[in-house]
Amino acid sequence: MSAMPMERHELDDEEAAALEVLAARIRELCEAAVVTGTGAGEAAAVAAEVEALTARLAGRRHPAPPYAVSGNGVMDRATANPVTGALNPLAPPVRLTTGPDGVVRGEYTLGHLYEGPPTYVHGGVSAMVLDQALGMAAVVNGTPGMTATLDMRYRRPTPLGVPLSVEAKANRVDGRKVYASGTITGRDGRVTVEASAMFIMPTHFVPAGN
Ligand SMILES: CCCCC/C=C\C/C=C\C/C=C\C/C=C\CCCC(=O)SCCNC(=O)CCNC(=O)[C@H](O)C(C)(C)COP(=O)(O)OP(=O)(O)OC[C@H]1O[C@@H](n2cnc3c(N)ncnc32)[C@H](O)[C@@H]1OP(=O)(O)O
Repeated sequence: MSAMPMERHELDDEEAAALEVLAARIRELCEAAVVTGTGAGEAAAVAAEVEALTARLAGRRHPAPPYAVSGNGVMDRATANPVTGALNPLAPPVRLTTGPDGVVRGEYTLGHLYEGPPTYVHGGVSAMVLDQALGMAAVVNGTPGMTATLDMRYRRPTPLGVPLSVEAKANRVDGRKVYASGTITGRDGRVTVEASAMFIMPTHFVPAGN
């Protein structure tokens, strides 16, 4: 049982657009924080300013992140998602689109914040991106579910700082279980990561009669 509240407030397009810009600026701040060459004194001064800005934002707060009012895509309304959420500064974000062929596709570039081995993407970050893409493929297939298994095969290092492609598709449904697979591909067209997953629709989400 989660300790977090379920209910979500809704953002109109104007609020969503402004908060999206805020998240983008905070993302830049995070990137700057890990590569800054500023001295200790300046770092302490900036920390005090950031603390004041946080207090300004937290002065009025909701119990949980919002949903956007508009959005036709699978995840458009879940703006705080850690992979695709435009309002989440921790999200790269990865823009995932779904085609009529049921394939979920996205292009994204990851910077220093996502580093694992020097100059390469952290394996857990690639797993997170693929979990999201495969999960969306399950939704697009009409069979959403919770990730039950996620199997990763890291074929070669995934580079930072260059465009990456992710693709995912649902392959098979067996009762409440849906199987999906996907890849991350580098700029040279070679697959760096393969993943397969099994999602299970929780019993309380199964439509009556199934
Ligand atoms: C994601 C929402 C799901 C709800 C759908 C609703 C709306 C969706 C809308 C939008 C979502 C949009 C996009 C999705 C994007 C991203 C995806 C990210 C998803 C996540 O980030 S999600 C977090 C990580 N995920 C968990 O936090 C799961 C924790 N877990 C559980 O919530 C339960 O564990 C559950 C529900 C998985 C199963 O529970 P259950 O009670 O329904 O299962 P039960 O025991 O009845 O087993 C039935 C049959 O599944 C087999 N089985 C069960 N569990 C297995 C396992 N792990 N591995 C292999 N086989 C397993 C049994 O062996 C049996 O097999 P058999 O029938 O052959 O005997």
